[in-house]
Amino acid sequence: MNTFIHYHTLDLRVHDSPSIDISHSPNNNSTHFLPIYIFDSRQLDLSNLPNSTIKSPLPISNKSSENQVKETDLEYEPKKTRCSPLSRLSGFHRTSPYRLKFLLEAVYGLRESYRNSGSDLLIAFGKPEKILPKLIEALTEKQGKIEGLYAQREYSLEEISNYRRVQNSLKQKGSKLEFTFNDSKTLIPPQHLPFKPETKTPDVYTEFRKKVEGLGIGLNEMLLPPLQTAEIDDNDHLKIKVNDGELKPFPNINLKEIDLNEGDGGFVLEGDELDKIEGLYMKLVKPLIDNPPKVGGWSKEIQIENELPKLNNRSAIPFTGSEISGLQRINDYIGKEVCSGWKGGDKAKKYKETRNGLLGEGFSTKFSTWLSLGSLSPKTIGWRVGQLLEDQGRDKEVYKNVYWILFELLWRDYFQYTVLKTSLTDSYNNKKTIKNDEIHPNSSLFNPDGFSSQISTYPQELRPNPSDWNKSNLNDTNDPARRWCEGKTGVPFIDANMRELIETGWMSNRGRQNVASFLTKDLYCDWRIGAEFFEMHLIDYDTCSNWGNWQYQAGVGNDSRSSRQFNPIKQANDYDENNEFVKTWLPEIRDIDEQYIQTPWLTNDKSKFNDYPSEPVVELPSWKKHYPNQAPTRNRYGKDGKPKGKGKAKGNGNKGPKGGQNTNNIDV
Ligand SMILES: Cc1cc2nc3c(=O)[nH]c(=O)nc-3n(C[C@H](O)[C@H](O)[C@H](O)COP(=O)(O)OP(=O)(O)OC[C@H]3O[C@@H](n4cnc5c(N)ncnc54)[C@H](O)[C@@H]3O)c2cc1C
Repeated sequence: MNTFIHYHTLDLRVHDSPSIDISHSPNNNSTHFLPIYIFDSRQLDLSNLPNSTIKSPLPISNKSSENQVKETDLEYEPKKTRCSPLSRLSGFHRTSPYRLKFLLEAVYGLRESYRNSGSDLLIAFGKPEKILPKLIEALTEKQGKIEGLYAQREYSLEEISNYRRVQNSLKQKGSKLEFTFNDSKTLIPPQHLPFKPETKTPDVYTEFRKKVEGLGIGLNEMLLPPLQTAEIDDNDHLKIKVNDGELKPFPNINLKEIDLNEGDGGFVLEGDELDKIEGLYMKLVKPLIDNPPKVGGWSKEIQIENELPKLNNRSAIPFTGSEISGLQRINDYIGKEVCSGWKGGDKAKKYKETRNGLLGEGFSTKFSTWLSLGSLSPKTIGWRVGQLLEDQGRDKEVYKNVYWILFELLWRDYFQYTVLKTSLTDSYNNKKTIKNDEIHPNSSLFNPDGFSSQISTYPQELRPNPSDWNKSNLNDTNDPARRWCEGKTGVPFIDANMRELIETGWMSNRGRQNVASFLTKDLYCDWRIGAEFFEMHLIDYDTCSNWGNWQYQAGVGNDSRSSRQFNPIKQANDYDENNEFVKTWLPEIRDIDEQYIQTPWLTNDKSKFNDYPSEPVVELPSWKKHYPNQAPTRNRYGKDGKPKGKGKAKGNGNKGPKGGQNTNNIDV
């Protein structure tokens, strides 16, 4: 037996799979293919699973107090390391019940694809550095060989550290086996970039984009075809496709004979109850339900029943997590070639015009939800976009709209490569090292002053000073940051977005920009509270995109020109012209006088406020010119966010509660 192991991390798919491709190429000597996924106890509370000896990081648990975290247990001490199911600064859960559901759907979907193809997915729980070496040891014991240990290359520290821990542990056990990484995380793989991303990723996105787009003669050079390793069959099942037609068999291993449970090491999925997604979900969600976050709570739809939680019927993401659902979304949004021509794609053809929308599933692609877990590969999306563009010939309008999807996917690549460039540097000591077994606490991705601290060209006077920020006390129900989290700032456009996040695990890009600006520039709070809150809830949470975008909005990213301050009243006027979005998510103020829905504190009649705050947590002078009955400002901006006329938005000298963060904030 010669086993090819693929360790699935954030690549929960079988289509466009380099490992399936390589392991089934004619010169590969493997006889068996073993795909494995590990639920990591650093990310999820696994204490409620049968067989688990893992301690709960949560203060109250359904398990006995012996099984709870002790102060001395550094690994779970949330303040010192990100390697915990609780966040470092605010102690938020790192995963919400919705995110958990989406993850489980992706993992079980992956297993189904393997099973449809005559194989299986090994699902284990615990610490990868304990589980993988044990497994490898067991596989080699009876003169078996390991052809290779494969995984997707990641760019964020926690993921890199995970691989390093496994590698170290293998070394300690005397194994010479090393990871082979594939570069399928990004649309443009690192080797195809015209610069070394680890040192030369430009500090400004536009420069990055221009360099990437200048790769060659347009799309053909930029968009490479995905690997044809799976296809959807006539019964809507995803099946693996390999050269000679047969997927190499799953190795014959008796998991019961392998003691994965070394210390609090790990264990595998056993028993009918856990074999079903609902069974595992109930076990994993219980600690979350028993310990709802003190700030904001969980969606009202989340209850423990013997089924997965229903999605809110107002949700912009009526989707399930899983590769097949992602692939179907591509078919729906971008369309595909069929014998009679191109089928579908109407949404993509309007993408640039609609992408700033707030309600419904069609205004933007929603691909981020599947991209975050690797259930869709960016290459697959890019390739399909290229095909649609080719099909549409020279139609300029279509080109402008459809091409913009690539423009946005390049933003995603940009954040991955920026993190690669900056995060491996200890921003305080400027050493290009991180310890092998933990996240470097000084990684600038998680530091208050962010990437800006590492960029020599970032003007000193624009650098934020974290010591000036307002201190937050999230235990105080009146604390501005807490009111922000809970959607109770009294500014409806902000609150509606935050309620949508809690209720569905989703928020539009327009919403994310606005609420981030509000927390950091209007309330002048530490941006990391927002980043951690998003991490807890967003079902499309991606370390690089989330923390990178938060830095960008907070003005601590690497681009000193990014210090824009969104004016929530103006934004509401521009993007929620009919107040539909606010009325959807804030039913309590639905009945107040229509003209005051975005500025309820201005109405004299407070009788229809229900529990909604009668005064906003902050009111900035720059908002006033956008109040009702002021000179008309509605729709001065087009749906693409650009001014309709020639004039640009002018700086308004907003100072914010503490005198303003940057001197050049622009009001948008
Ligand atoms: C404060 C803040 C936090 C964010 N956190 C995340 C996050 O955790 N995960 C995440 O995927 N995106 C994040 N974004 C980026 C962006 O909001 C989402 O990618 C986008 O809203 C996802 O919706 P969509 O797939 O319909 O996007 P579309 O508009 O359809 O865009 C297509 C794809 O391009 C990529 N993309 C678009 N905008 C961005 C961007 N600004 N940065 C990086 N990639 C982008 C996404 O992969 C997206 O799926 C964040 C943005 C902000 C302002």
